[in-house]
Amino acid sequence: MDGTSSTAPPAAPADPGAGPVDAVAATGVDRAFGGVQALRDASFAARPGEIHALAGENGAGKSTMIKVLCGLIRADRGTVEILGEPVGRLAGPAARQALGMATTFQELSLMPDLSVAENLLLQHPPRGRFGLVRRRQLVPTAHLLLERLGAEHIDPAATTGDLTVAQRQVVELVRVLATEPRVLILDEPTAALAEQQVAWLAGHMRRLRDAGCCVVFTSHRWREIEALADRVTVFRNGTRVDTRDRLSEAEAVRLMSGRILAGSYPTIAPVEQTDAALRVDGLSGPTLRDVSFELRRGEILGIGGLAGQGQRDLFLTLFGARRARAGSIEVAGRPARIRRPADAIRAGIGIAYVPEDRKAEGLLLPMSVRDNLTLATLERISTAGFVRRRAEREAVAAMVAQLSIRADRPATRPVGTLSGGNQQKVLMGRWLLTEADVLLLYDVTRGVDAATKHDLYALVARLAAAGKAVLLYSSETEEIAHLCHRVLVLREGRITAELPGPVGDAERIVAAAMKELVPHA
Ligand SMILES: Nc1ncnc2c1ncn2[C@@H]1O[C@H](COP(=O)(O)OP(=O)(O)OP(=O)(O)O)[C@@H](O)[C@H]1O
Repeated sequence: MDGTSSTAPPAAPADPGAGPVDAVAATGVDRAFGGVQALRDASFAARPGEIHALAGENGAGKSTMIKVLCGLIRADRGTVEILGEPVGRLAGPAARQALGMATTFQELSLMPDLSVAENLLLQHPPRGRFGLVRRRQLVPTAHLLLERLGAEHIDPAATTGDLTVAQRQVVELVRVLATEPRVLILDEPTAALAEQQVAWLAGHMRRLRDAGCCVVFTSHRWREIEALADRVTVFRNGTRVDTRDRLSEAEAVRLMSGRILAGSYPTIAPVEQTDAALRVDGLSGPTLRDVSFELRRGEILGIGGLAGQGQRDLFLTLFGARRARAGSIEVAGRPARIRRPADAIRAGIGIAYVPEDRKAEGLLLPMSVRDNLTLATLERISTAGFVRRRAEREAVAAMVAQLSIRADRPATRPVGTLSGGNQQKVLMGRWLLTEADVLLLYDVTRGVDAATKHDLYALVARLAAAGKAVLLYSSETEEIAHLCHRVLVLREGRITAELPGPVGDAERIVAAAMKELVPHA
């Protein structure tokens, strides 16, 4: 869509179908989960030598289509062909992998207790004579692999569970890229990545495409689709709406949701209140160095910078999930001792943290949407230890409506059966229900569709206008540039610049992040 579409083979029909040129083709696929019809007469086709984006709202059926294509789940009806082979002959994922198909899913598949090297080489470990695995070769072999694919900054000896979500995603990607696939399918590969890592992945996707590989990916970031995709297929309500080689964002949103959005970002009301909701003085920790700032009521303060400069630690420390080595925190003018999350949530302090990793840090997947939403507010909706069901029902219904969470029967529906973006919204809803005064929003629009992002931006602006203090980090720097009254740039754990907002142009934040260290005023 950036003019590179000429590299995709021309002359094929625009509609999916069983054309011989297709590398993957699904036709007339139905798939239900219990009472939920995830796919309905859905078709999708992509060719060798093209990058094909699969776009759609949260819950539109993209992941389900990908799982059908790669053999992880079976279609109730319909046909699938991979590289010209009818899928009947390629029962499970292994047979498709043998043909050269590689897939990453939204759920990371790495084993957290194993090292990066073990995860990378699990399937094909280096072997010596007699076929014995050469354990001592694991780390050097993995290092070479990481280096070859431009990810040498990741330590192959590290325990995978100790890596950040972004680093784990890079390892997951290295694992599939290393197979030099003929069909590469990536379900939201960039949701966890920062800008530099996205550029790294884009390079690999283009390289594979140019070598004739069929690359399919999903994303909720239109900029990426525009820059990378030769064609886009839009899904809505479990079925294909259209396939195009050119599509504007506004048109895409209309096709995906039936909505016409007026501008992407809301206007931010000026900060009128002067009292500090949060004052941080000299905070230091393993990755933080002498961080001091004030966050006022009604203010949205952005934390910008390149990936991994201490942003996550700052949020976790303020929430009590990481210990600070030095420094102090004041909430509403009073010193606050926050040693664990329970201290942060306590009445009188009221700090809520909405994390990026909804699975590891947030949701209890087998529990219902209702119970996940009310987990942090049980006290407020209980009397003498009994949950007041009516109050609970009302609070849940209001939050489901406010965030457009797509979940029928929230009281019984396990949150793990919602689409990824809807899970993220449940997590956001949980903390909004606490009515905390200070909101630590860490990459909250990750994996959320365009129309809902728009709603979340408006919600954040409304919360601030109502006097909440918001600290905001996003792996999409553009969000920080447009949504914040002020932006602090972190570099190597230190605040190195302060930009008045809205900054508008994300490049200015990136430029400030790359500049030499300057003393913070
Ligand atoms: N295992 C499951 N059990 C029950 N329902 C499911 C299951 N997997 C998916 N669904 C439902 O199927 C529908 C389609 O989900 P899917 O994950 O394919 O959407 P998606 O387009 O990938 O969304 P997102 O952008 O949020 O990842 C959703 O309503 C979802 O709740």
